[in-house]
Amino acid sequence: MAGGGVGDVYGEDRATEEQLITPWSFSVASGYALLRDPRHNKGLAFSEAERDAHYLRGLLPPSIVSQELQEKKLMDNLRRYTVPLQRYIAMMDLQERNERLFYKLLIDNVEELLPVVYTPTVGEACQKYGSIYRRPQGLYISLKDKGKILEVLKNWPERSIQVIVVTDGERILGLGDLGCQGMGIPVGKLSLYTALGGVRPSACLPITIDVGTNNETLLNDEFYIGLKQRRATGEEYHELLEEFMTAVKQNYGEKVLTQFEDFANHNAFDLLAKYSKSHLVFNDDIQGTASVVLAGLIAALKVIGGTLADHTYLFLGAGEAGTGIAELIALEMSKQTDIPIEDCRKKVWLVDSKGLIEDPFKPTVLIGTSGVGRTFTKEVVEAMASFNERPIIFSLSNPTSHSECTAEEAYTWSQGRAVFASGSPFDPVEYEGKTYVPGQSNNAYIFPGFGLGVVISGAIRVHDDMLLAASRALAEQVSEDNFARGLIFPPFTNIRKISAHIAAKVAAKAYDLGLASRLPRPDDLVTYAESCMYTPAYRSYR
Ligand SMILES: NC(=O)C1=CN([C@@H]2O[C@H](COP(=O)(O)OP(=O)(O)OC[C@H]3O[C@@H](n4cnc5c(N)ncnc54)[C@H](OP(=O)(O)O)[C@@H]3O)[C@@H](O)[C@H]2O)C=CC1
Ligand SMILES: CC(=O)C(=O)O
Ligand SMILES: [Mg+2]
Repeated sequence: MAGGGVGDVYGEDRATEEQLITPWSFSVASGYALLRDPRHNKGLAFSEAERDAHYLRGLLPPSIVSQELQEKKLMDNLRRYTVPLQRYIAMMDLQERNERLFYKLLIDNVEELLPVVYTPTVGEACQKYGSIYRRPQGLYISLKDKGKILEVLKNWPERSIQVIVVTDGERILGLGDLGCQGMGIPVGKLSLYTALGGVRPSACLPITIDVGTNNETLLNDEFYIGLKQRRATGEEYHELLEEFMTAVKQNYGEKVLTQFEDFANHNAFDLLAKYSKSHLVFNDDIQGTASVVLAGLIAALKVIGGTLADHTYLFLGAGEAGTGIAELIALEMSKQTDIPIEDCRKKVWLVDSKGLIEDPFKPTVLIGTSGVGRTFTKEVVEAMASFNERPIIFSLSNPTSHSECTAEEAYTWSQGRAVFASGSPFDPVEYEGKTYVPGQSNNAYIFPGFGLGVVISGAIRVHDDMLLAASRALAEQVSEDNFARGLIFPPFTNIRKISAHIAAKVAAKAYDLGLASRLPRPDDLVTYAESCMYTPAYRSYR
């Protein structure tokens, strides 16, 4: 994997021999085309010499502006928008216009821009995707492409793909079936792979598989961009997915990581079970979420004491996220104690809408993975606070409107005693003269570094021990200073350093398990991971 500074004019984006012969032609852009090529465009940052060398004279106003000044101007402009969706659209426009500047903004202003390109705003963007649609992003594979999926993959302008994020749009965040408009999610997740994990953008491929939608609003929406039919199911669905997975391996080899994202429960587990044996696959909602929540728990226990086995866990929601987390907690507990996993599972309870507080036991940890907002009512939080000095309460459902409770509710109803984290971000809360900073327990902490670790080691399969390694690596990154401020997750401002550590631990585990194909094993995996990370600074095109 090439780093951001490696290579000459077009570096790692240079066409390979294979690319030059099929099925489209690759040309080094110059002049007007260069300004319209988001991967290489630098806008007013082109120097005098570059303007001469690349036929840009007259196509730009005379001023030469640094990338830093461009960033300042764009951040000023973004902050003038008061509507989050306007900021999202502005960021997508930038990504389409000047990719390096997009990533520079995202990396340098990660805490401010994560809620724009990711949850919660990406949820609204997916709901309105048809109306705000301007230019295609990612690759669309629909039922119409049956029998031709390999050809469709070959239409994508990049050959050397390392990470695919694929959705069929049936469970977008907690917003349900958004069909083809779920594309915002793979696009957003992959922008985090690059910004947070340093996987170069040209190696990332967002894909939406359109098998129809059962969302009546979208079916009746004249601006809907997908197939206007109800979802294909059963054999028809599985045949399309099988063709897709086969084509991925055929086109990109066995070392491309395919991340399943926001599939509905009834397909997610089956797809993971089926393809984890033959492909390098990872389900972010089941496995990435599990890894981040386990990290949060390991860190929380440093604050409130006890071991994983000392606690009792109650989940509201027994789906992908809930059961994925529950199983990883039991696995880690079993490894820590040598207690058989079957017995560890007895410490973990999963319930649905049928009841919570009337249950005949007293959980110390309450985790919301229901997708339904405001289900942790005042009574629920007060009950948790009545039998725990420091109740752990995680409201993981996204976007913000679907969070089981708000940060303010968690802190005020527990008189400031809750150790709280949520899937979507909440602002700090003032309660009785003290400031409480909620953590964001979102798989975005894990998948970018996890994916980087898989890529740099050339891992050929994902193993649960790699998820545990990622959890421990993330928990280790919570500093004493973070703990002192009440944080159980480190700030996203340090995420690239954190991702390098996660990547190193994941890669190390892949090597230890004999799953890594990239040899020899680097001596210092953290340094190696850092050296592989894409950086968004402009290159000199001379
Ligand atoms: N923070 C993070 O990083 C992540 C957060 N999530 C969020 O978690 C939520 C759930 O996702 P996922 O697990 O994939 O979804 P699933 O559909 O797989 O699971 C949802 C679960 O919640 C249960 N449920 C539904 N309604 C209620 C209710 N009113 N009261 C109690 N339980 C209910 C469902 O039960 P039944 O089957 O009976 O309907 C099911 O067990 C989403 O909002 C998603 O955004 C997901 C992944 C990562
Ligand atoms: C965060 C995430 O993956 C989800 O809410 O689905
Ligand atoms: Mg998801």
